[in-house]
Amino acid sequence: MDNILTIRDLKVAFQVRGRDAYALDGINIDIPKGKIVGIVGESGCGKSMTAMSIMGLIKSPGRIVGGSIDFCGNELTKMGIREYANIRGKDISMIFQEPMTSLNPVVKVGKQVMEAIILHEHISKAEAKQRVIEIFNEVGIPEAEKRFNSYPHELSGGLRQRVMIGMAMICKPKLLIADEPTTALDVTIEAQILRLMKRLCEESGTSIMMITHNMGVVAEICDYVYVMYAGRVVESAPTKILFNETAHPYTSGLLKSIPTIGKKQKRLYTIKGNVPNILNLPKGCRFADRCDLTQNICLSDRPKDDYITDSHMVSCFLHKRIEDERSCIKIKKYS
Ligand SMILES: Nc1ncnc2c1ncn2[C@@H]1O[C@H](COP(=O)(O)OP(=O)(O)OP(=O)(O)O)[C@@H](O)[C@H]1O
Repeated sequence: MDNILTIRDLKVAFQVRGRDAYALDGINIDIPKGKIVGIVGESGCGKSMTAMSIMGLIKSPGRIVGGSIDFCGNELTKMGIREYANIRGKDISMIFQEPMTSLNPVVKVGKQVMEAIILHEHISKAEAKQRVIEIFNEVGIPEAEKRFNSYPHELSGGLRQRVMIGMAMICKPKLLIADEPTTALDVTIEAQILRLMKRLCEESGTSIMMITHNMGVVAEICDYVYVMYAGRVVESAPTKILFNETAHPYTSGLLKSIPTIGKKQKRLYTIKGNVPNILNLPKGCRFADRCDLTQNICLSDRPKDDYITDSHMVSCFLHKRIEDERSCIKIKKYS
């Protein structure tokens, strides 16, 4: 399958007290053309750092210290500021959790979207305005012409997020990075926005990198999922396989933690403890002290990436042990 984005062995480090602390420690991610790829994990696992690396927006003292990010044949880690400015907002765009932080509160929303398109396409103001009204209609903003002249605070949270999606999609990007785009919205609006994103992706062939801590969102719209933990990808697979043939105890924990749907959302399970600080990572498996299935080897050695199938990767000793036990049983059975 054609990948629009290929990340290999990407490392991002912060210089803290004279030594490098790794926020990303050798991650591999593929985003196929026209597909929605979920990046999941708790707070502090490195999801935003991954997005910022792709956008070329890692802030000092953080820096990319290894690996590659190939975007349609362009190596992003080596790209200059000018080249990046041409790609950002046009071929790769991003939407954030809280649109109020991305929208200018004193500029009409229509004008802000217009400015985004004029920056990348040499078209007249009249043409740009027409395109903005078209995209507002496409993303389901009622009375698009009237809303063109609204200020951000005059719109509901759901409408503001639709404006942001319109702004991100107006140049028909090849890749849309969505960082927790529905977290600030209520459940009904969340479902509408997710459906909208899926439809736009299907219609325009845009790939989406959906960053979320919510496995429910993943189940709803993602084709593939990468589960991140403490700066590493610990499991990746097509969504159905990840849900039905879960191989990593951390993924199981996330799946068990999905809150029940309804007004009184209940969390039936919580993974004990917290994500370790990147300054103080455990020697062995980074999840070992939170895992219910920890073995001695998990405390001393780092698990490697194992491929159960071409598209299902897991980084866990337990899986290896289960596989070995399975092959022993098979050997006994047939000998
Ligand atoms: N300026 C910094 N100095 C040192 N460490 C940092 C800095 N910024 C981020 N980190 C660390 O990098 C790691 C990854 O952070 P990141 O923001 O990518 O996590 P995340 O999974 O996106 O979390 P969230 O869901 O809360 O946004 C965290 O351990 C964080 O503490």
